[in-house]
Amino acid sequence: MAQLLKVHGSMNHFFLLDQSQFDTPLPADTLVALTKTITAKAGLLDGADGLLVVSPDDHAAGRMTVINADGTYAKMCGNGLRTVSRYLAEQTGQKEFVVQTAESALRVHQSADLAKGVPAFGVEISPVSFKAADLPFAQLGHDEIIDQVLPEIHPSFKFTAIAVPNPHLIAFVSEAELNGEAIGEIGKRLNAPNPYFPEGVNVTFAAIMGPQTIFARTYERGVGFTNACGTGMSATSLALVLTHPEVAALDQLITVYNPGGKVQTNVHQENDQYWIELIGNATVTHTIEIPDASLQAGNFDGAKVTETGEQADYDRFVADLPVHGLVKTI
Ligand SMILES: N[C@@H](CCC[C@H](N)C(=O)O)C(=O)O
Repeated sequence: MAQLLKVHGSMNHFFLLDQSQFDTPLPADTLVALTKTITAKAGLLDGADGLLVVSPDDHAAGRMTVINADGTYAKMCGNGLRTVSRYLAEQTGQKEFVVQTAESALRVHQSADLAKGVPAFGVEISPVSFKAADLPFAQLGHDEIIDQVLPEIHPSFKFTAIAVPNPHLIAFVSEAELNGEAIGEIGKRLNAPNPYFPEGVNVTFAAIMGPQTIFARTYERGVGFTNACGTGMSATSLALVLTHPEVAALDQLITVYNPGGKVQTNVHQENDQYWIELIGNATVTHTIEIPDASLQAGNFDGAKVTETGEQADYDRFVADLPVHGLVKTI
């Protein structure tokens, strides 16, 4: 039997699979087939937003590979990295270490619990780029997009485009617009074949709730609406610092509420490079035993699921948040 975990960061749900439990790691096509099967709404435990694959690495505590629900690979996942950090911390006994991701080795550390039974980790989000080639985007008349109206995308919203290194398009909007049609319409359009973001883009709308406080909602590339996007909230925090200096600054905690809960971010600049610290929950909701043969066949036949009980603590934490319910949890 093999083990799989169901985990979440701000209710951005994933399955986590450790390749080191197999004599021969599962090949890429099996992982993609498995991801599509188990993350579908009719899949295992009502599905998830993606699969986090943990593998051994010679220079880090482990390596994280992210597969979106539609089977595409993502360069990074902030909420996922927190849960992988917790997993590796429990495996290795370390509280502070480095995790290898698709483009870079990122620093992570255990943080104080957010509430009773709600463990938390802080993770580095980097590298940051505004360059058209790094997102990529085209045919929008700009080499970088920072606080720009883009008539090709929307007549009035001002957008900022940031790769961290996965691509994000961000607009600060009113609270009413968080629940409006525009975010889904733009998200769907830019993640279907289109001339502007040929590889798709994660679209985040955020409302400014007060000093250093925002509410963010994301339509994710390769997934659709999610309860939260860690890299999206990190990129949005950087956009906030750059475009709204009256409410946020470098090296100060920013509170980011989202449909699934709350995280904190801290935007830093070192040697002309930005990086963001993302701090939030790393919750394990279920452990799952699956016959090896099912995993090899890309399905979950014969899966035995055990609840950990952590979700009840997380639900209590969320119920106490002051802006819980501004956008419905999925
Ligand atoms: N939910 C993630 C981001 C996952 C990847 C994204 N869908 C992409 O393709 O870039 C996060 O927490 O950062």
